[in-house]
Amino acid sequence: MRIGHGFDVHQFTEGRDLMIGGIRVPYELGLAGHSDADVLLHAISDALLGSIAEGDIGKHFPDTDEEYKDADSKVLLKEVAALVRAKGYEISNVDSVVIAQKPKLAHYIPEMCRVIANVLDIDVGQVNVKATTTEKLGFTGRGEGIASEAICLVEKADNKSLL
Ligand SMILES: Nc1ccn([C@@H]2O[C@H](COP(=O)(O)O)[C@@H](O)[C@H]2O)c(=O)n1
Ligand SMILES: C[C@@]1(CO)OP(=O)(O)OP(=O)(O)OC[C@H]1O
Repeated sequence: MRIGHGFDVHQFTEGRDLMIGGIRVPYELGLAGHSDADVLLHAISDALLGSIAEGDIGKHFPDTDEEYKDADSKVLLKEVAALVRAKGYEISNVDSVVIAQKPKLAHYIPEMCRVIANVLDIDVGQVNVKATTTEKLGFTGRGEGIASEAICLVEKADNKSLL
């Protein structure tokens, strides 16, 4: 069994959809980035890559590559899950938190979990997403951007039956 951790931050910007957890969250601002800037999917991607010692999403999907301009982060996450499986691991569970003063995310979290589980091809019960403010402290608290952290466990596919 191996563990992985991911962390990501994106700054708010005008004129973009706010994509979090693979869904569009209605809000007056979006997040800036080379891709669709889905801060939660990036943190989960980094956690999974960390669990198999494969660096981070910047290594696999460079922000200097036009191929990833406005990329759908669900596609990137799917590629990461395929890499985990190619290395002989199955995803046991993913836990995560989105750190945002606004917008309120609780209503959207069940759909985010469904989308993430679908992209990773695991059961929705293996995915958890949480949200927190920072009580108006720091860059998230001032509404300058959104941060996200994720953690995951993966296990060797051929060990699964022993657990
Ligand atoms: N962007 C957010 C932040 C938080 N929530 C929900 O509110 C609860 C309380 O947040 P605190 O920061 O005061 O602990 C939290 O547990 C989330 O359920 C949210 O929906 N969207
Ligand atoms: C995902 C990538 C790839 O387009 O671009 P961004 O959307 O800027 O996101 P970041 O979290 O900086 O991660 C790495 C990038 O390579």
